[in-house]
Amino acid sequence: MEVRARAPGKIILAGEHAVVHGSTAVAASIDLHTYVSLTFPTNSEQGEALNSCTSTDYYHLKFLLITRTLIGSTYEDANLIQDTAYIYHLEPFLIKKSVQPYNDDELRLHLDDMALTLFLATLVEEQNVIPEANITIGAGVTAFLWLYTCIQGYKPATVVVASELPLGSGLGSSAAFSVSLAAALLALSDSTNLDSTQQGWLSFGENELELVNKWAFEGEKIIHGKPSGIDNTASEFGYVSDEVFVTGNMIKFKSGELTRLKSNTPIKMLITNRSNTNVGRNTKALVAGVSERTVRHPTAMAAVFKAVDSISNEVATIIQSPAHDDIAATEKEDKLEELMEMNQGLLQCMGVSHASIETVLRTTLKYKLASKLTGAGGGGCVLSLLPTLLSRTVVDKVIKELEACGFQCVIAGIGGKGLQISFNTSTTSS
Ligand SMILES: Nc1ncnc2c1ncn2[C@@H]1O[C@H](COP(=O)(O)OP(=O)(O)O)[C@@H](O)[C@H]1O
Ligand SMILES: C[C@@](O)(CCOP(=O)(O)O)CC(=O)O
Ligand SMILES: [Mg+2]
Repeated sequence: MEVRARAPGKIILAGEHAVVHGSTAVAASIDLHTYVSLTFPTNSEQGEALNSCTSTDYYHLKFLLITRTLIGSTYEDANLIQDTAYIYHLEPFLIKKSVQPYNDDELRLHLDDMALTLFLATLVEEQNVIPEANITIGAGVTAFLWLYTCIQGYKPATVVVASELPLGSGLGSSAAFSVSLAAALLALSDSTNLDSTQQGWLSFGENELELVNKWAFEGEKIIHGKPSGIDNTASEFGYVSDEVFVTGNMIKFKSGELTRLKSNTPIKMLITNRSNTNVGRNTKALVAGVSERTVRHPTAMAAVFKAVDSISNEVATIIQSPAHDDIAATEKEDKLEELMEMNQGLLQCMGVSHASIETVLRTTLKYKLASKLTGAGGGGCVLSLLPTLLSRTVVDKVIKELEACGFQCVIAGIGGKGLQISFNTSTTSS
């Protein structure tokens, strides 16, 4: 039996970083996904897998991480590039048998289990499976092992992860990774009750979504240190609908509380990223940097966070307000543009902008486009609002200029479906 899960990345329209300190933020899923395939071997294959392990002191997990770092590629492309440098074969990955699995019957959350996290992080380091050039992936592998062992114990399995999202660029790859992993692992556990005979991509019910969200948040904690929970929530709670194409759904998030927003007009965003993603930037360090600044300047930073809270609330109100004609739509967009610029100024105050982000801001401003960083910043992605009446020629020109400076651009569909799952009953582990 194979289960596949897919979870989208996200953009934050307003409120990143401040949301970690209790301010409101507004986010939406995007149509770039992380996919996880989980297959348990049959009983006889399982025996073989354990016997093939060179040391009897170890369990044997086999997994393959396929990570596509180019914006705009598809899962099918990822399947085609199995021999490229973006793939990590972690096979076999060994876990000491002396480590006891958690009680399978009670799928309780093992919050703050630092001992297990530290043990797994050391294991990842000892086994030397992470290429030097991509050391930050170690946190993802540790989160994977943590979720796997807490939910499924130490059974042998084949896990393949593929992602259309660039890693460490502000589009929530860590959350999409944690959400899709948690979903696949829980789907084949006793704690969910899903009909595995159904064909195609299925959505989870609200209770299951909540359970997945709790586990995914724990995965995010291992990767991020102090996440707000907005990324895993945006990745999961897309619009649940039978319609084929759904867009425009966003979330407002404050102190763990989710409010769903329904946008009345489509919002188009250009997402710009550095081509050499994955280099020298991670959310954990940037979030820690803002916390340190907050300790040094508590009063000033409290004022910054309060201002961001007001901006996010205004963004949420505007998104939901009706726009019956072009004039009303333009007025809405003008206000959104101004709020994005104000939010960017406050992100600069928090110290999370970057020279490459400033270059994008300057370039898009030449074309009168308002932009702000999205996600943790520090060299990650920039969002530019594309007004409804903006001509395609202008969009093409700005993209061409950004690409000439070494950036990659994509116009992603925002606010579509969240987490989904599909079963393949004919498959066993290969
Ligand atoms: N497909 C994946 N395979 C392995 N690790 C992943 C994957 N996706 C995300 N990660 C983990 O998440 C980290 C990136 O997360 P983060 O710094 O929060 O940036 P973002 O969430 O914006 O992409 C990676 O360095 C890695 O540890
Ligand atoms: C900076 C923050 O607000 C968003 C981080 O997003 P990303 O990991 O850069 O995609 C952190 C958080 O809310 O957990
Ligand atoms: Mg992240």
